[in-house]
Amino acid sequence: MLTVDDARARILADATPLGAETVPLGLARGRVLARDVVARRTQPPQAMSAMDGWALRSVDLAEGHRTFRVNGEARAGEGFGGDVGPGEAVRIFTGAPVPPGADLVVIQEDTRVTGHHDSGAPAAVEITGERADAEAGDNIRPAGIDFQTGAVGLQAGRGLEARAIALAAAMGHPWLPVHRRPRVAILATGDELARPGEPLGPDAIVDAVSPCLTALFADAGADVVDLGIAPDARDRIDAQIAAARGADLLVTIGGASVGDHDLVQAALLAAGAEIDFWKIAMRPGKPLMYGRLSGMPVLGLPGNPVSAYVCSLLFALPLIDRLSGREPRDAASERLPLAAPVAANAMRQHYMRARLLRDGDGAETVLPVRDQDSSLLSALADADALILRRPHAPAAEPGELVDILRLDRLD
Ligand SMILES: Nc1nc2c(c(=O)[nH]1)N[C@H]1C(S)=C(S)[C@@H](COP(=O)(O)OP(=O)(O)OC[C@H]3O[C@@H](n4cnc5c(N)ncnc54)[C@H](O)[C@@H]3O)O[C@H]1N2
Ligand code: MOO
Repeated sequence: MLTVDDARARILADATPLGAETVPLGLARGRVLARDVVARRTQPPQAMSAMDGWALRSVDLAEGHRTFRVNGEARAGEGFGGDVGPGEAVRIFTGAPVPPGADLVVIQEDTRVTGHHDSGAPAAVEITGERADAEAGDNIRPAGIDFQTGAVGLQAGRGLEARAIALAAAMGHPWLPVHRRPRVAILATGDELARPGEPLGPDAIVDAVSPCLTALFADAGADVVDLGIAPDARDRIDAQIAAARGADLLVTIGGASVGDHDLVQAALLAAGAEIDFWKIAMRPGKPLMYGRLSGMPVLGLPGNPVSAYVCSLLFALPLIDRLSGREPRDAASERLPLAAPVAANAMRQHYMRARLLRDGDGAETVLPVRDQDSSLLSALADADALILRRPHAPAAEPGELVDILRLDRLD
């Protein structure tokens, strides 16, 4: 049987990022750039003051001048308009262009206005602070110090968080080229299934997996199309598979195993799908199936809810990442000591549901839940982590280190 790693590699091998579309900045959060973002402008466009104070010439200070004639004002959005000459100062505010001639801003806390015009505007200013260390450039942001026209600010493949959006905006881009969001169709199968809240017969259970996958996939950036529940009848499954056309990924739930009513694979084959693999060395999740239908990847998940969930974490989410233009997430593991013994593992890589315990010193240990049945949603909801047991791993005692995956980092 195929290993988990090989299955992941096969699924990702022929998946490529979807094409580009243009979205306004306000909708760009979480998307992935399809092309580099190049600055359309220089920032700051000219030298700007970083402080409120007085713009003057450093050479005057070096020559011992302490009192300056005030010849105007520069504010953010409106420069002074003239030059600063010897013995002159311009009142300046944070974000204002530094007038030509001035090469230094003295902060206002180090000064005192010593004379006023009739209008009340300052006429003279004295430097009161110790300015021995004043240097040309003090409190001035040079033109282009942030970025210059033509600079690549953000590279293709970059995920767009708030700070990347800020840079793109500052570079003069009201909209951005991003990879299209994957359209993911979900199809549940099974005569026994009903929607949450629907009246249930004695043989029925609620389709808990579709809402679970919808949440997982939407959070990963997919546009989810829920195709509903197909009963275990070929014509109905055929019809719903046909309805998936146009999606970028079809995920089926259930009907993947070997029972007489497990019809999904036959329906896919009849629709022209090529099955790449079926069944992998994994627990839960053995009957996982992967193939392509007219170029669209198809993941056939086992119906047991825990199996469908774990398979989604390990295979569907990385595939959605790749289609979205993102680096496929890897289930990075860490090692923690066991809080209870675990038995030797058989040939399937086992993802055991487990709880993280914290002792008085804050040290963590990991406790496998008692019943690892893949139908148990309450145990899954209680779990904080999966213990990763490699094929044929020997039994392990409390205190021994095991690999774990934290669920809050995955889902
Ligand atoms: N003889 C064998 N029987 C089974 C094998 C096997 O190798 N030989 N594999 C077992 C394993 S492992 C799994 S996992 C399941 C997978 O079965 P299917 O994918 O065919 O799924 P179903 O039979 O349709 O359902 C299994 C189970 O899950 C419930 N289910 C299905 N869909 C949903 C849903 N959307 N929400 C909630 N629960 C769902 C369904 O009622 C069944 O109880 O097969 C084993 N059998
Ligand atoms: O693989 Mo099944 O998913 O063990 O329950």
